[in-house]
Amino acid sequence: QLSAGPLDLGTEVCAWSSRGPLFPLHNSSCPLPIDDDEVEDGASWAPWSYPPTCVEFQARNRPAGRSNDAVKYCVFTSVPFRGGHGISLITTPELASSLSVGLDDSVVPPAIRDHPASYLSPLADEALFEVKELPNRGLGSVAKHRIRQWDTILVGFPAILAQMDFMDVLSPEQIRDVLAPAIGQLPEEQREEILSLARSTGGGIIQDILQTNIFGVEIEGVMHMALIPEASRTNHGCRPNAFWRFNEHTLAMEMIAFRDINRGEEITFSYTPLGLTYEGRKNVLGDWGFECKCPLCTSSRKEVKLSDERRDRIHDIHGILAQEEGISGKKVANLADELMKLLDQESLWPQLVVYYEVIARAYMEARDLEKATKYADMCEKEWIKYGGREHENVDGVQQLWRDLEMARLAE
Ligand SMILES: C[S@@+](CC[C@H](N)C(=O)[O-])C[C@H]1O[C@@H](n2cnc3c(N)ncnc32)[C@H](O)[C@@H]1O
Repeated sequence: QLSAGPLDLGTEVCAWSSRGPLFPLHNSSCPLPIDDDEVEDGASWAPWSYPPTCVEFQARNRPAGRSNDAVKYCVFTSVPFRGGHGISLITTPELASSLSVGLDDSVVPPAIRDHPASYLSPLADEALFEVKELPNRGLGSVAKHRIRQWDTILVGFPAILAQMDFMDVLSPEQIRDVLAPAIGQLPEEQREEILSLARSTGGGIIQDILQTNIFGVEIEGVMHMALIPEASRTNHGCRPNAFWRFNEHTLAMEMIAFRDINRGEEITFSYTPLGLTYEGRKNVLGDWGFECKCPLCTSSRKEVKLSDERRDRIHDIHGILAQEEGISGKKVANLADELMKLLDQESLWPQLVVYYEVIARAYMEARDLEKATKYADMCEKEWIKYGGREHENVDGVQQLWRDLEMARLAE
């Protein structure tokens, strides 16, 4: 992801779609993109709090037939964003104009804005967790009360939102030139909170803080890094009890419990794809610059080996269910039972969404459409729980329903 080239932005006012990535809820057009040259010529920089600071670089990966134009990445800061916490974007003028539609706090639905886990809520002080020093893991988030499955633990918003490739395509000097105002223009409290965050890579302080703490989020299919300070004290767990989701329209990040969490228990989510074995996790986390000290990785060799065997078996069952031609209904049922037990032993319930679809398709292959329908239904319900009803993966389930309908017609 870090090596992805900059995007061709074309000439439209709303860069990403006629609606813009933060589709306007009240108005249908974005403000005109502005950069440092236009401001110098007298253009207003509203709705931003400061005139943009820009750096220019040669675009790679331009579509055939297009010249290798210079592209600008600029810093756009809004100080009043989300109750005065502030946000700095590092992006193109075109994308900033689209994103500006979501600056107003009123775009955040009341259910999220006024949730007690949101700092925008008047009840915000009653945090569900406290930040504490933990053995070998620095600071971490520990539940202050019992948290129920599907409870929202935290709602946060980015303080910095930057195109994922900016550290690759800009020179070291240019990186410094955009990071200094991106941090410096934020409200003091926010700035201090960012500067207190963990570091792990060495080198430039702000770059280190970003690399240690960012969330990778997608906005209209483009990867961005989001620094969300209030979510940055949550450590990685190989058997996590929480997950997070990001809404590109409201820029809200929600952290949600996917099982009951006891008082005093550490809250963790996975920094790696779920279900990897010890070596796989070690490689990914090595790139993050640390060795995992979660309860699973620090348990006995025997327990780690058993866990790896279960995870390998989950992987194998997936392969059989997804690929075996003419599989029998009985075999699907046996494998599905085994899979459910293994996922439970490994606390990998969030993967149910994936496996329910695989099982539904295996039952289609076995021509048991009743069971296939049951699993397709469970798959859809699970996606709604994890991603929310508006999530693209819920749309993805439609293909499964269409395939089931075709299978029914073919009977
Ligand atoms: C986003 S921060 C998490 C909060 C951090 N522990 C702190 O003190 O602010 C990521 C850093 O936390 C530490 N960390 C997170 N999960 C860990 C784990 N499972 N084992 C060891 N260290 C971990 C690593 O140093 C990592 O670079």
